[in-house]
Amino acid sequence: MTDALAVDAVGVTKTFGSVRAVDDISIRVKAGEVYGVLGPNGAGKTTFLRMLFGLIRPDSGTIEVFGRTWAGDGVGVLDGVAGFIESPKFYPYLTGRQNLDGLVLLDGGVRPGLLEEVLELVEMTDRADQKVGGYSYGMRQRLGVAASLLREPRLLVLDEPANGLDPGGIRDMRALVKRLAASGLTVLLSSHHMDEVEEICDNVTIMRTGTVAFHGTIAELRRMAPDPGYRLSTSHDERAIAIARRHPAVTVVADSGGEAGPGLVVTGAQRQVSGYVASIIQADIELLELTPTQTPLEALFFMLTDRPQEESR
Ligand SMILES: Nc1ncnc2c1ncn2[C@@H]1O[C@H](COP(=O)(O)OP(=O)(O)OP(=O)(O)O)[C@@H](O)[C@H]1O
Repeated sequence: MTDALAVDAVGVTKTFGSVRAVDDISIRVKAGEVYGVLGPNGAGKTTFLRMLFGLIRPDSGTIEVFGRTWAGDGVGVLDGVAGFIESPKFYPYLTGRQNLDGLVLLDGGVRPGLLEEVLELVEMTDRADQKVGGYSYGMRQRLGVAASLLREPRLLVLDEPANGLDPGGIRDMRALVKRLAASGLTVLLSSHHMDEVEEICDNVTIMRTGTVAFHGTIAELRRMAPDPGYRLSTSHDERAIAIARRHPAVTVVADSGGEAGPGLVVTGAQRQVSGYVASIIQADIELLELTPTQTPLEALFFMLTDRPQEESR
């Protein structure tokens, strides 16, 4: 990783009518890092990325990409930049390979062997000769990344690459981003789920209605995060609550439970919660359920963005 900046956005603002979609945002992405722009729906992530790609112009502020600006370099800003906003588009009646061949033709050719390399990298070699119409959403997303990689970018921009994917697809996308980062590529991606980015991003900006709610590393976020929470159900919840008095580092409250039925919500550091659960078992109370409710980082994300927790999935 070098100290050069891949993206240096300073004081960027964009208003649509009365909506301030992006409000004085500054984002610095170092060359070689994976950077996440996080936020709930409508926070302004896509608007920011569209400005980066020059699809819309900021009302104020500047965006430099590898030291180039739209004002000074025009479309040359995008040299070495590739990616997609929202979902990548392909001809469904053509195969994956034919779609990529078409893009290669439009770009005036690529170096020999690159097409096979990118298919291999996104793990689509085996499916490349099947029609895109029959692809899963995750396969289309991966083909979209392959299409972007044909440009041999230095910066890859992915707008919600894991959106709409099932857990397996999210895992594949995470692994792909890790492979790309390991090859030295700078990746700027957006997401509205903390768990999609916490393993792969070096730095994140969390947005809330156009403004920055947090800038920093995942490690800094972890330090700010609250204790983890668990849902607990026992054969005798009242006695379990009474036992909690002997464990002041653990908070236990009754939970009407909604669909899950009545139970308890336990919050505390993992070691303290383990001690509390051990006391319950020693008191011959049966443990019926113990499940994590949300990770500490997810809880923090909800706090920072004021997002109702029931929207979590
Ligand atoms: N072209 C437009 N015209 C009017 N309002 C817009 C336009 N584009 C975005 N907005 C508004 O700007 C705000 C930010 O939208 P944006 O799409 O950037 O959010 P987002 O964080 O990408 O959300 P999502 O995760 O849903 O894509 C929203 O209130 C949206 O309705």
